[in-house]
Amino acid sequence: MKPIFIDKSEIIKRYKPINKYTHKGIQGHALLIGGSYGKIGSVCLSAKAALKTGCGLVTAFIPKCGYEIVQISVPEVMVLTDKEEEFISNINFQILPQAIGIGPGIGQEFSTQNAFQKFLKSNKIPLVIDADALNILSLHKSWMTLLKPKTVLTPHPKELERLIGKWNSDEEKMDKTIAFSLQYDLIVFMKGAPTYIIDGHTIYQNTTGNAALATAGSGDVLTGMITSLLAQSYEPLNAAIIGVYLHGLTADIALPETGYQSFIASTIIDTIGKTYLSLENNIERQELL
Ligand SMILES: NC(=O)C1=CN([C@@H]2O[C@H](COP(=O)(O)OP(=O)(O)OC[C@H]3O[C@@H](n4cnc5c(N)ncnc54)[C@H](OP(=O)(O)O)[C@@H]3O)[C@@H](O)[C@H]2O)[C@@H](O)CC1
Ligand SMILES: Nc1ncnc2c1ncn2[C@@H]1O[C@H](COP(=O)(O)OP(=O)(O)O)[C@@H](O)[C@H]1O
Ligand SMILES: [Mg+2]
Repeated sequence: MKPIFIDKSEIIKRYKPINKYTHKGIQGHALLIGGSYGKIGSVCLSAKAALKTGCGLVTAFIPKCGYEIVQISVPEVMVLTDKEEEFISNINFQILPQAIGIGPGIGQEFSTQNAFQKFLKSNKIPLVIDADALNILSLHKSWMTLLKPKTVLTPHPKELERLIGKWNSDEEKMDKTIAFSLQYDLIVFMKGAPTYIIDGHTIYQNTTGNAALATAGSGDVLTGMITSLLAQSYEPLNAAIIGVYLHGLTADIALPETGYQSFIASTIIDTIGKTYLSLENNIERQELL
């Protein structure tokens, strides 16, 4: 099966420019659930990336120990805390977000596993699952049936292997991921260089990004960006496609200034603005033709 390349033209046909009369209440509310002692930074990155990708409101649900860290490092983000200090034990919120991203830094404590299962049983909100939430799913494969159709999963190669088992070739890796996506009707990433997005039999191959992205937290940022787009009413596949394209493009735009080595996950967040501007310049140029 030939992949569809995620390039400028694929993005332009999916991208919705900002409505002049929008306000934060209709611009989408994203909820990021994650973090544990020593890994609160991952949620700071996801939540800040969600804001910088354009949703109107962002809330982070974290263990108590992260309260001041998130409030001080990203004051625009609202914070809800678990009753536990160091990990999440019960996912309980009274807000109504339009999208949820779960997993960055969440760890695999036994009570976090139970909280995740309880959450999946009741959740009806569009969802992105990443990092340790994927690892928890790998420990309990029967919970996969709790996922709503078109839930977005963003594994890196090791997380993917935990979900679908080992492969002996790139072709087998692709075939197994397609079978997994079809079995549960999920949108499944194969992160890497390049990143693929699998939606059943349809394969999308990203064309942006470079080795500068090989840095801690760059996946946590991607989760925040996709969750933000989902909260802004993009369909899950479109949120995944636009998210991965913009994420990669930040690295292509920033590289001449940072080089590979000094590019960090926060550089992705800092470059989202220029990335949107370059996309909009392309759209304007196309309209003039
Ligand atoms: N600041 C924070 O708070 C941060 C918090 N974080 C949080 O930490 C938690 C653990 O996440 P994690 O991804 O580091 O651990 P884990 O799932 O064991 O995978 C690591 C192993 O996977 C492999 N591997 C990875 N990529 C690969 C590739 N492209 N290509 C090939 N292999 C690849 C590689 O295996 P190896 O090659 O060594 O066998 C590597 O050793 C998670 O919740 C996350 O959100 C992080 O986001 C960092 C910033
Ligand atoms: N060499 C590379 N070229 C292009 N993209 C890369 C490269 N290395 C990593 N990436 C991208 O960086 C991100 C890393 O995600 P992940 O491993 O989940 O990071 P973390 O868990 O530390 O946040 C993925 O989107 C991946 O595609
Ligand atoms: Mg990750």
